[in-house]
Amino acid sequence: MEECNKEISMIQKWLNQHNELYTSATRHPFTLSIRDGSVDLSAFKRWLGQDYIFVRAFVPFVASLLLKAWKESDEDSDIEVILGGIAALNDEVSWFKSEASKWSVSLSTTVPQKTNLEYCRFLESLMSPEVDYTVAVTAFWAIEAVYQESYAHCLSDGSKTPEELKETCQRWGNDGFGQYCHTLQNIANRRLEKSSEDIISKAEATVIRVLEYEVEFWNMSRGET
Ligand SMILES: Cc1ncc(CN)c(N)n1
Repeated sequence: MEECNKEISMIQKWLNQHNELYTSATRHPFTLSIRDGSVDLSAFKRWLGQDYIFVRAFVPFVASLLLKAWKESDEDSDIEVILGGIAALNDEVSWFKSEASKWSVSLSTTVPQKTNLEYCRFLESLMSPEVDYTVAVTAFWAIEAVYQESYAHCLSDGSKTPEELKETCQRWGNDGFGQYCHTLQNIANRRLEKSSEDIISKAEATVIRVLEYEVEFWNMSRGET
């Protein structure tokens, strides 16, 4: 069997090793409640307001990644993939504004919660020129992949996602976004294959931190922090 001869990629290895944490991020009680239709709409609104703040900080992170790719990447096509990500984020910011108005969430008065501020600060630390492109692009993949997996699950067979939340799930759960995450994973794996032990262990620690932040981010929807 051909599959058996294939070497396991670095990211797949990490996903196996940190499966419990990855599952906590991608099968969180908040997104599972969307999937089974029991979601508390005030939790959804809290998530919406906080995520808008996060996305505004995510844009400069991706812009800094574009700069790293331009300086450090061995593949021209990486720039196009990241640029596509920035274009999608432009759309995402507009979507948040219209979605917030649909749900009567006031974005201008939403106060960022502690977890959100910490996650945004972590993103800012990754923007430093000292952070290697490989580490940053691997973090980018992890951040996008959590949303893709989480929201695709809300649309998969057997889901009872309320009609009014399907558009949100489609935004990250659609096949095109899935393909995009797959491309990011390939870029990260390609870079990791050529990296030193030091970069590989920094990238792994960064992925773990991203997954922990993503779990804490979903936790904010409970409104306890
Ligand atoms: C917290 C978080 N993580 C990831 C994504 C997907 N861009 C997001 N919008 N928000």
